Amino acid sequence: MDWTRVRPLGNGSSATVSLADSRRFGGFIAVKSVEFSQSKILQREQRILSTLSSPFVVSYIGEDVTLENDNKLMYNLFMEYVPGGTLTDTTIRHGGRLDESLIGYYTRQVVQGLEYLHSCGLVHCDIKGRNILVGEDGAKIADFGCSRWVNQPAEIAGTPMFMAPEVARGEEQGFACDIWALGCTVIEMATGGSPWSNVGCDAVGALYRIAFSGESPEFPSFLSEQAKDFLGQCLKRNPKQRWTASQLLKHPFLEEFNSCSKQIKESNSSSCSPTSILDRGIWNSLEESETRCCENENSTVADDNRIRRLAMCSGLPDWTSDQSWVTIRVNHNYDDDDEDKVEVVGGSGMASVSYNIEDFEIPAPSVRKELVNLSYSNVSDRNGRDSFEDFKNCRKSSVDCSNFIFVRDKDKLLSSLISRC
Ligand SMILES: Nc1ncnc2c1ncn2[C@@H]1O[C@H](COP(=O)(O)OP(=O)(O)OP(=O)(O)O)[C@@H](O)[C@H]1O
Repeated sequence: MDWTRVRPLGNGSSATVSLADSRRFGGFIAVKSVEFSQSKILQREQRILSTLSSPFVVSYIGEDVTLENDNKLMYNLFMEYVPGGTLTDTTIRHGGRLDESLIGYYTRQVVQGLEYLHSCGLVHCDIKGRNILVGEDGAKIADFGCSRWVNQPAEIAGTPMFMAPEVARGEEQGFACDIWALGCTVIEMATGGSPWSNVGCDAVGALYRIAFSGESPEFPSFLSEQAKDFLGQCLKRNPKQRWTASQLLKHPFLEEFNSCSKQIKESNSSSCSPTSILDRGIWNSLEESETRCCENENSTVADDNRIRRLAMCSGLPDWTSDQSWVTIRVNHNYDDDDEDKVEVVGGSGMASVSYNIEDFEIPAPSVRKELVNLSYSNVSDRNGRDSFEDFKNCRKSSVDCSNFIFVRDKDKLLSSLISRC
């Protein structure tokens, strides 16, 4: 092995990402690793990332397989190391809200990245602050674990709060869904919170609202009219009416920020230290979070920003934190009469188990309806309700929830699943 892990950078739902030192690649790189036996999703990401080349997309470096000290065979994906953390980290560092100039600066780069991806025929499917990395040159799109080639069939995937209505309804996931998610990400940068107000941690409730309410996320009132108009073009419920990435690049909101990008970049890079403890991400322990809050007590941010930051560090439910929740991706196996595979995807490992699927009559005949019979007691939705009951309730509407299952206690669930395998 001609590289060594230096420190963890983050745990996603599918893998662990570490900073590594590599003689072969001449310095620091980021390595995304997972046990080889569970590496199907990461290998798929490698196949996608290795075809891409853009300053607005994290660069692919290579891959290998290693036998580690604990005798585990690991699959590793090498990428360029982007030192500034994620856009969500950056927003937190700025007191939970970015200035409109900085929002415009980062948004322009994400849209340039999306224009490139879409020109390649790729839909990212999971645009959000946590999947945008911030480097010295600005924002880069990362995490292609949910991406799909637009003409190839694929399961619906992504993060519920950032899902476009047509995706939440299970209808389609084309380029326009990335534009909707971009609009949600702009709101995330402006407010430091969920694009949907008043949904708390109830992702299932949010999905119903996104799919069927006819509403779009509320635009932050303090944004300029240009920024609000930009949001309006991203957050049109009808995907056909949403602007494309190329159109958005010509929107006055982004054109204006293009001219002062350099200045913004310079002021930004001086305000965020790459050696900050925050670089380790917001999934660190609460103890560390409290340290972060204390460290910032002398900063000059306004009181309301400090309070916002404290709230995010307080251990109260944080909609952006994946710390204690994992998403289960359901892979339907239509060849088999009654058995499907459930892949449980967690930061510290993965397991899979077979379950029986039940078919229910659903009022809206056009929508595919399958409910998952989950009998584990420790599976629930984010409000603590019994998940199976909740899924049965899907019958009352026409939404297909089978891809969205939320598990409260990852470790319990994983051990329960592993004992079943
Ligand atoms: N190239 C990189 N440079 C620096 N940090 C990185 C890099 N890639 C990933 N990270 C860090 O690791 C975290 C997890 O990475 P990533 O989102 O790719 O993992 P994942 O398992 O696919 O996550 P998800 O839960 O979104 O599916 C990121 O949020 C980021 O903090």
